[in-house]
Amino acid sequence: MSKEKNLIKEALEYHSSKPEGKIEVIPTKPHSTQRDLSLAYSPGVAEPCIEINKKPADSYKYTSKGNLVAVISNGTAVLGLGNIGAEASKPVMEGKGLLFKIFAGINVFDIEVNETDPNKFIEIVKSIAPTFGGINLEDIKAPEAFEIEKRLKAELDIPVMHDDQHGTAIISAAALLNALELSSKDISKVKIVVSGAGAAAISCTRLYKALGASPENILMCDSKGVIYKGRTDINEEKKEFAVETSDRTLEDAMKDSDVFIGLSKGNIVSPAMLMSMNANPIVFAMANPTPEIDYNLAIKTRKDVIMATGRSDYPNQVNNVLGFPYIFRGALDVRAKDINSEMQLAAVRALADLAKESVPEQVSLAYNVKNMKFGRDYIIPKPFDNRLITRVSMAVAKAAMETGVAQKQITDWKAYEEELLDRMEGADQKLMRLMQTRAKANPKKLLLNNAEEYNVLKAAQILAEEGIAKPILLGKRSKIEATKKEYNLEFDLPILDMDDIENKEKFEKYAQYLYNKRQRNGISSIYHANRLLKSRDYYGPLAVEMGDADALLTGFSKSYKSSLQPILEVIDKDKDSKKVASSMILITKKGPIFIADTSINVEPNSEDLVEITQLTAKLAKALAIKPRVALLSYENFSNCSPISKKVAKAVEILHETEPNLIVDGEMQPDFALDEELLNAFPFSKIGNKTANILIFPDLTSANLSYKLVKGLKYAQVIGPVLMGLSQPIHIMSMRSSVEEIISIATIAVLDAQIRK
Ligand SMILES: NC(=O)C1=CN([C@@H]2O[C@H](COP(=O)(O)OP(=O)(O)OC[C@H]3O[C@@H](n4cnc5c(N)ncnc54)[C@H](OP(=O)(O)O)[C@@H]3O)[C@@H](O)[C@H]2O)C=CC1
Ligand SMILES: CC(=O)C(=O)O
Ligand SMILES: [Mg+2]
Repeated sequence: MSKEKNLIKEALEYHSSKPEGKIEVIPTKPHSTQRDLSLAYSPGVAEPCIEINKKPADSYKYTSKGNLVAVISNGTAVLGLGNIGAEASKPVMEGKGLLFKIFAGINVFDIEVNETDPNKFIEIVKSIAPTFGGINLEDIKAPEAFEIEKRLKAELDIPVMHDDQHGTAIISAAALLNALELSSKDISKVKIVVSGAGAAAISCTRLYKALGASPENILMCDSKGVIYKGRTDINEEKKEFAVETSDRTLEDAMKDSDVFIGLSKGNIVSPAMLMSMNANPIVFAMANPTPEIDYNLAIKTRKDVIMATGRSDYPNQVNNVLGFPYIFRGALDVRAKDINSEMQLAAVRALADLAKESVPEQVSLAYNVKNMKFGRDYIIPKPFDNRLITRVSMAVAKAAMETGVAQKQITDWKAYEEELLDRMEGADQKLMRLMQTRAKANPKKLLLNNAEEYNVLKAAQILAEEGIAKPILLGKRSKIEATKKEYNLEFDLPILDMDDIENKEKFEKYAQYLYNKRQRNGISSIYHANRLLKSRDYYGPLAVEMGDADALLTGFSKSYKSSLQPILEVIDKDKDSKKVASSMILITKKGPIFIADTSINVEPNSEDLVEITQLTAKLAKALAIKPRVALLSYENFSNCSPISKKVAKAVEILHETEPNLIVDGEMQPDFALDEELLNAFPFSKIGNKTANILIFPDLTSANLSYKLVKGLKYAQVIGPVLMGLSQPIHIMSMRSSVEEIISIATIAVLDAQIRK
C-alpha cells in the first residue's frame, strides 16, 4: 500500500475506533454519593445560579466558562477542502479541541453551525456566547469571515479570533522573519507572491505589511489569477492588494520573487515556477492537507529553498497550532475583552525568538532528530515544545494588560509561569522542575565524565544554558571536539583533557594526595598512584576530593559496579555512614517514591537495612520530602520466615535509634502504598498515610521491582542516587538518555549544595 493510502486508512481507523471521535466531557467534581449529587445538581446547584443572576461576572467563579472556548465553524472553508458543510467540518473542529486541551489545558465545545448567511450566523454565535470565555472562529470562507469576525469582536466582550486569519498570520509572520534572517533578506525589499486571497491570505499579508513588507512588492493571486489594479471582479478586501502590474497568472507573478506564501489550494505550483524564483527562495506552501507544492518535490527541485508546509510530517510546520492554544490561554488568564493586534504582535515576537534558542532534547527526540537547531530546517518552534505555553501565553497576557483590554491583572509573573507549567506537567516534570529551580539558585561545578559521548555533551550544554550546573567536561579533548563537530554542537565549556592529564601540575599534587591517603590501603607507591590517576575513573573523583570540582557524574560507558569500584578506593564514606547504598526515585501519581538499595548491597543484613534506611531518609529530606518508610517483605508483620525476621529486626533497631523517623514493617508493598489497606494495622507507625520510601530486603527484589515499573512505563525513574559517600559523586545508568543525565546531574548539584 502506498504511503498516502496507508495514511488514509490509518486516519479513518483512528477516528472511528471506539469511542468514536476525539473528545469527551469529564466531570471535575466528586459525583459518587447522594450528597455529591445534591451539590452538583438540585437543590445545591440553585445557589450559584442565584449568585450569577445577582452578579453575572460570577459565572467565571462558579462555572467552567473562564477556561472554555467555542470552536465554531459553518464549514464553508474547511482546510483546503472548500465548502464541505458544517457536519463534515466536525473532525477538524474536534481536532482543534484536542489541540487546545493538550497544549494549553483549555476545554473546548466544538460547534458546527448549519448557516452560511453571515447575519444569521453572527446572531447564532452571539446567542450562545454566554457559555464561553472565548470564541475561536474556524474555517469560515472569505469574504464573509471578515464581516463575521469584525462584528463579533465589536459586539461581544469576550475574546474572539478567527484563527485562519490571525493564528495563521502570527505563525507565518514569525517563520517569515526568521527565514528572511537566515537568507539575509530585508522584508522591505523582498518580492512576495501570495497565492490565495481568502481569509488566511488577506490577514497574513496585512500582518507582513505591518512588519515592513512594501505594498508595491506584494503580488496576490486568487483562483482567477493576479489581483491587479483595474480588475472589476474583486471584493473590498482584495482591492486593498491590487497593484499596477502586467502579470496576470501565478506563473508570471512568481518570476524573480523571493517569497511565496501559499494559502490557496494543493499542487498549483510547478517545479518550473519554483525555479523562476530568486536565489534562496522562501516557500511557505501552507494549504492543507495538500500544499501548493509537495515538500519533497520542492527540495529536490532547489537546494537553496527554505521550505515550509502546514503539515506535521515535514520540517518547518507553519501551522496555526503553534498559536491558538497559547493566544487564548494568555487572553483567558487576564480575562481579556479582545485579542488585539498588540497581543498578536507579541505572539509573533515570542515565537520568532523561541526558534533561536536551543531546542530541548525531548523535542528533538519527539521528531527523531539529533541536535535540532535554528536553521533552514528549523525556522519555527515545534508543536511539542513545552516552552511555547510560557513564552507565548505570557507575552500575550502582558500585551493585553499593557493595552488595557485585560480585566484581570497578573502581578506575580513568576507565579503565573509556575501556574502555566503546573497546568501542563505531569508529577514527574513538576518534581524535576522544583529540583532544577533549587539547583539554579546556586549552580555547582559539575564534572561530567565520558564527555566524548553525544548524550553527555548535549546534557552538558543544556545544564549550562539552563543554569542548573557549571559543567566541566572530563574526557579526551580531541574526541570531544570531534563529537561537537559531528553533531554541530556550538558551545564552549571547560575541558579536563585526559589526553594531556599528566602534564598538568595538578596531576602530581593529586598523585601525592592519593598515595598519602591510601598507602596503608593498597596504593603501595607514588608510581602506583600515578598509574591509577591516568584513568579518568580515578582522576574524576580526585578532582572533587581536591576541590577542583564540586560534584562528579560518571558511569555513562561502564557498568555500575566497575564505575563504583575506583570511587570507593579514592573517596571515604561520609563520617556518619558505615555503608554506601543507592536509591532510585520513582515519579508516580502518588508522588515520588524512593526504592533502596537497588545497586550496591546484594544481601544486606538487619544492620545494613538500618543503614540503607537512614541514608534514604536523609536523601528524601535533602530533596525536601518528609520520609515515611516501609521495610518490605512478602509478609505483613509476621516475623516468621528468615527474611521477615531480618526485616523485623531492622525495624526494631530503627524504632530504638530513630524515634522521630516514621518507619515500620515488615510489610508488603501493596499495603505500604494503600491508605485503606494500611488501616488493617492500626498499631503501625506509618498510620494510614502511605509510605514514600520502600526499603527492600535485598538488592534483587529492589532492582527487579524498579526495572519492572520502568519497563512497563508506569513511572519515570530518576537515579540511581549514590548515598553514603563523603563527596557528591553519582553514577548514572549506563548509556543514560540526555534527560536521565540532566535528572541525575540536578541531584548531584543539590547534593553538592547541601554539603557546602
Ligand atoms: N497552515 C495553516 O496554518 C493554515 C492553512 N490554511 C490553508 O489556506 C487555504 C485557504 O484557507 P482560507 O483562507 O481559510 O480559505 P478561503 O476560502 O477564505 O480562501 C481560499 C482562497 O484560495 C483561493 N484559491 C482557490 N484556488 C486557487 C488557485 N488555484 N490559485 C490561487 N488561489 C486559489 C480562493 O480564490 P477566490 O477568492 O478566487 O475564491 C480564495 O481566495 C486552505 O488550504 C487552508 O487549509 C488556512 C489557515 C491556516
Ligand atoms: C490549519 C488550519 O486551520 C487550516 O488549514 O484551515
Ligand atoms: Mg482552519
